[in-house]
Amino acid sequence: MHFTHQNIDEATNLAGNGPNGNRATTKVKEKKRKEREREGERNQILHPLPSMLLRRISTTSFSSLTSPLCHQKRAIPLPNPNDILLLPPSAGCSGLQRRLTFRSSPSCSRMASGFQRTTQEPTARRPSFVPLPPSDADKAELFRGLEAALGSPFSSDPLSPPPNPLIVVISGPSGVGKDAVIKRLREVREGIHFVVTATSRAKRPGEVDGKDYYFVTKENFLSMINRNELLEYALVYGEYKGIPKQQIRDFMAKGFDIVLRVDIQGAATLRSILGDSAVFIFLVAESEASLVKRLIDRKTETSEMLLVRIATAREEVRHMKKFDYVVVNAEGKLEDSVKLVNSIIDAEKAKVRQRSVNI
Ligand SMILES: Nc1ncnc2c1ncn2[C@@H]1O[C@H](COP(=O)(O)OP(=O)(O)OP(=O)(O)O)[C@@H](O)[C@H]1O
Repeated sequence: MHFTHQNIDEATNLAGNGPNGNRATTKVKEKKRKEREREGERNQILHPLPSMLLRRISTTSFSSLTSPLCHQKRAIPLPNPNDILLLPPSAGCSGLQRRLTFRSSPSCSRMASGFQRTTQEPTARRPSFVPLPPSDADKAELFRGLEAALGSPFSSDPLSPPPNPLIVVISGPSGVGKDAVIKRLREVREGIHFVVTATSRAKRPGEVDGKDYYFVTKENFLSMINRNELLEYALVYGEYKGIPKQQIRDFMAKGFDIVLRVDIQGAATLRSILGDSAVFIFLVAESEASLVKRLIDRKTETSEMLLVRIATAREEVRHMKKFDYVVVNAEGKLEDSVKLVNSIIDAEKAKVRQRSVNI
């Protein structure tokens, strides 16, 4: 028996008057409830809620051009990409949801009409169709067609923000090749500023004041400390060495990456000041024997000085694990070491979560 609202009511009345009145009433109510449920399901299929419609359009707006429009079980015919219908910005929704809807198939027109109900688009401002150029069209034409379809021009602005300027701390035992690596790095890489360290030690042959170091007297160095002008300083083998703060600030403000060259003690102090905001690279020789030969070949230290440096180097190698990277500067392989340092800086610049320094 097919129930209508009228005969349900009649049956309900009859049952209420008959001998099995209560049971009959329950049966009729149950049928009525099921009928309402079925009715509800049909409405759900035919008239998706506006919020569901919006979600489907937004989650499938791009893939819809090549794949089925909706992820729902009830198959909706694939719309022709040329049938993209553009709604004007005044339509009242946001972004793609406002602009993309489809015509042609019954399901698509249902979606479109659902959209119109949602946005109450006035008839006078009915949208016009903008056909997409075919994919083998002229590049410029296709570009403009895609812009028109999406409703906004394609921006040439960078999609990722520019990387932050870095502070790169290069450290390692005496004689390992810190100066040699940095000198070559400055030749092969642009946009880096090597901080000229202030030192109280005497100039070595070939060194230039203001280029290799700022050579200052011990008295001048002590007054720099008093004026809090140094990021870090230390007394190394009886001589002061320190990093002028202002120089770092000035060059970072211009977008330069900063390279600092410090001994192991200096690196430990900088780590406590800068934490993870800077990159710490430990330069090491391939072996202790190789390091000793390199120091002897340099001919800049007396035997006693060599002894102290080599004994210190033994201790310093243990600090390697506190660094972010280790670069082996092997005998005759200076170029490889420089390449690796260069790659480390490149990788740091490509990080999603950039280091950010504040000094
Ligand atoms: N890969 C390498 N192969 C051979 N010799 C090298 C290499 N790297 C550096 N040297 C040489 O080793 C010596 C020490 O290098 P450098 O002066 O750069 O060391 P450093 O770490 O800056 O030392 P210090 O901390 O004592 O100033 C120099 O004579 C340098 O030319």
